[in-house]
Amino acid sequence: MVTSAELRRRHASPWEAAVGHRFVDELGAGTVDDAVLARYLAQDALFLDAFVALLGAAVAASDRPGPRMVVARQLGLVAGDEDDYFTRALARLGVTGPATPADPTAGFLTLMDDARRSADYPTVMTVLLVAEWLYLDWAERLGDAPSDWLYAEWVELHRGPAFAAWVGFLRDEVDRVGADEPAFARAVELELAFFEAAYG
Ligand SMILES: Cc1ncc(CN)c(N)n1
Repeated sequence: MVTSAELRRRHASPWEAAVGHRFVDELGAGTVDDAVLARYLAQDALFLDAFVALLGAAVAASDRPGPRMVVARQLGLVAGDEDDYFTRALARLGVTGPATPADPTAGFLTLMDDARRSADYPTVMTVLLVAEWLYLDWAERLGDAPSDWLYAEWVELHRGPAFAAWVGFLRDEVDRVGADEPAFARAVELELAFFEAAYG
């Protein structure tokens, strides 16, 4: 069975391109153009909805009570603190209505909806793993977050002991139940395209 560590090695090229993307550097410096940040967050609000549904699928599909509870707790955080961040950030950036999905967003929605409908726990957990692990990776590579809450909160939502433990749990689960490598590869590719699309 292929491990999460091996999958990351096998897909290191798009993974490194994503975590080293210009968007991440600008996030760390607090210098993302407002139009770029607005485009990114409007697309990510669409991502968030499908992501919450995917967390729900993991809750439903888990083969053990302990992991089910861990995912359920995280679902509560995403639907709480993270959703609250989106409400405030989109308002500050003047984003009023829902966006039309750009290609990488549409790709992610398909990947997540297909995984959710499959109700296949290894596939669901593999997609969650990439989405969370890749974000932890870029966030941990940044130094002190900018003082502006718009940047600081987005960075801090994706690092720190609790988020690192969540990603550790996802890795342990994928290593326990087995990964879906095509889903892993597609998710990494989409993460890179998602950052790229923010620049229009
Ligand atoms: C596209 C994307 N990928 C991952 C994450 C982190 N959950 C996110 N907010 N957006």
